Amino acid sequence: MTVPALRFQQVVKRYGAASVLQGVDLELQAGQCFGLVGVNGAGKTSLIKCLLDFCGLDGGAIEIFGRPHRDPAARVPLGFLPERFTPPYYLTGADFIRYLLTLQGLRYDADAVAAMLAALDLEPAALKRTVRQYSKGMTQKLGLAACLLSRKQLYILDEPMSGLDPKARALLKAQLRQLQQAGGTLFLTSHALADVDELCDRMAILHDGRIRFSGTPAECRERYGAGTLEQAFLACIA
Ligand SMILES: Nc1ncnc2c1ncn2[C@@H]1O[C@H](COP(=O)(O)OP(=O)(O)OP(=O)(O)O)[C@@H](O)[C@H]1O
Repeated sequence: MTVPALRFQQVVKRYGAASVLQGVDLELQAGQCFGLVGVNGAGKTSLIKCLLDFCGLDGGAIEIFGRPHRDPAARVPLGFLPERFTPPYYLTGADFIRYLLTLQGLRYDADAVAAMLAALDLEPAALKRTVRQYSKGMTQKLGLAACLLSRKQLYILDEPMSGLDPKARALLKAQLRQLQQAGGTLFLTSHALADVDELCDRMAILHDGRIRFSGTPAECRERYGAGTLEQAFLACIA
């Protein structure tokens, strides 16, 4: 049997008295695009923070390609785009990308950067401007570009479509499909269920601290007798 890219086993997370994750089980196979959905405050970002060891677990275990998530080496194959992405405002776009690539021991390849910016519809002139002059969508595109240029095996993307215009969303989806076709694995959260339906091989619905559904988007629609994933989601959390 191949080792899953990610395995969450009975993950429990509490903030004080509030129990946010109450025994989450999930598995993601290498090469899949997996979408995690849930209402605001369901605990999606908390699960990602646990995975990245930004916060401790109150129970359960997480493995990344078969290794315990707390082992720093286990996280080397991960690329991460946070939900509220805020690069230092005084850096130029190029400085920011260079900084992130340097941290990962990669060199700044101007051609690869230009190609990635074009793929995400971020104007090349943005590289010379400081981040304080960026719009919200431009900032998101910069974060996505820096993340996707890191050439990782597994990308953890917390609401990657956030703030993107329709053209950029379509371009990003094409980019993510390309990454997957090249053997990459994707774990993303999204409130845009049509995007999840279109993009993801598998998905899970997190509600009241537990996984209420896990399977393919088609299975989700079928399980709840719904025409759209949105209707299925509403039926699932009712
Ligand atoms: N550091 C923290 N301290 C206390 N409570 C927290 C903390 N971080 C998150 N929470 C709480 O945990 C719950 C889950 O939050 P989380 O950000 O994981 O949800 P989410 O599913 O990502 O939400 P959204 O879709 O709005 O981004 C919320 O009730 C939130 O208030």
